[in-house]
Amino acid sequence: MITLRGLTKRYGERTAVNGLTLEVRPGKVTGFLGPNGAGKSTTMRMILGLDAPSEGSALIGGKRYVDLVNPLREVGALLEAKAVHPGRSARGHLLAEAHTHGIPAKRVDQILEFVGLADVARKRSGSFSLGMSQRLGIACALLGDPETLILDEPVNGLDPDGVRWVRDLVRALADQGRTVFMSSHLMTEMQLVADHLVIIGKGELIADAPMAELIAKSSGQSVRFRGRDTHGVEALAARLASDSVEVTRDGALELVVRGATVERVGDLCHELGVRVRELNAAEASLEQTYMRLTAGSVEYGESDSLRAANQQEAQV
Ligand SMILES: Nc1ncnc2c1ncn2[C@@H]1O[C@H](COP(=O)(O)OP(=O)(O)OP(=O)(O)O)[C@@H](O)[C@H]1O
Repeated sequence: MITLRGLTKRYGERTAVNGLTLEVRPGKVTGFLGPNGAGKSTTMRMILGLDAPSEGSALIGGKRYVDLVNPLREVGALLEAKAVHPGRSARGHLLAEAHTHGIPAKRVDQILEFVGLADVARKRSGSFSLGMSQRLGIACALLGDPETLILDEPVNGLDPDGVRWVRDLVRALADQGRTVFMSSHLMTEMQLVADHLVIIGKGELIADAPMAELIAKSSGQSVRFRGRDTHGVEALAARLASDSVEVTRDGALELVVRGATVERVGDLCHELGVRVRELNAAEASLEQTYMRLTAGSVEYGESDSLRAANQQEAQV
C-alpha cells in the first residue's frame, strides 16, 4: 500500500504537486493519469525518495522509502529516465543491482528469461531499442520480487506484443495481491488494465475512484437510439426536445439523448409508434471521461471553472 498525505512539491515559485492525499491499495492495478506536466513523475519520484517533499509525506507499507530496510525487495520501480550505463550489458546491470541488494545471480538469469532479454543479455544496453530498454527497466523493477510496483509509462516504446505482455504482467502482479501504480498516456490501454484511477491536473487531485464508477458517472444518462426511418427519428427527436431533453443528431437515423433513461425513450417510441433498430445506454470511453475531467488542467485547455465543475462531479 502506498499512502500519500498532503504530498506537495514546489520548485521555486512553481508548485508541481499540491497536497495529494490518497491511498494506492494492494491487489489492484491503479492507473495514474494526468496531462503533461501534471506532476505524475514528480509524485512517483517523491514516493521513491528521489525527490524530497516540500510538505506532506509519501509512505510505502507505512514507511518512507529511505527507511525501508531492503528497498528493492519491497518496491520495484520503472521510471521513464531509467539510468543504465550504456556500456554495461543488461546482465551486468542486473547483476550489479542484485549484488548490492543480496539477491542471488540465479534470479538475474530467471528474470532476463522472463522479460524476454535472455538472448541479448550480454549486449551493451546502449545498443538497445526503446522497447528493449523498457524490458530491462521492468526486469530491474521485478528483480527483488517486490510487493509494490511503481511503473512510469511502462508500455512506452513497446510493440503490440510488448504492450500485451505488460498488460498481462501487471494484471498477474495485482492478482497476486501486490500494489501496482502505473502511469500511461494511452487511454485505451489504461481502460483495459486498470481497476482504479487516480487523475491529477496541475499537481492537484481531480479524481480517485474505481474505473467503472468514474466512467459510469461521466456518461451520465446518455442513451443511444437508432431508428429505422427518418420520419420516426424526427418524431422522437421533436418529442424529446419539447420535453426539454437534450437530443443530438448523429447521422440520419441516430440520436444521442442526455437526461432520459433507456426506459423513458423506449416508452416514448412505443407511444409514438417509432420503429427502433437499436436502443441502449451509452457508456463513455475512458478517453472521453479523461478529456472531460482534465479539460481545465491542460496548459492551453478550457477554463478553470469547467474544471471546478468537473472536480465536484468527480468526488465519487
Ligand atoms: N527538477 C525540476 N525543477 C523544476 N521544475 C520541475 C522539475 N521537475 C519537474 N518540474 C516541473 O514540475 C511540473 C510537473 O512535472 P512532472 O514531470 O512531474 O509532470 P508529469 O505529469 O510527469 O508530466 P509528463 O506526462 O509530461 O511526464 C512541470 O511543470 C515540470 O516542469
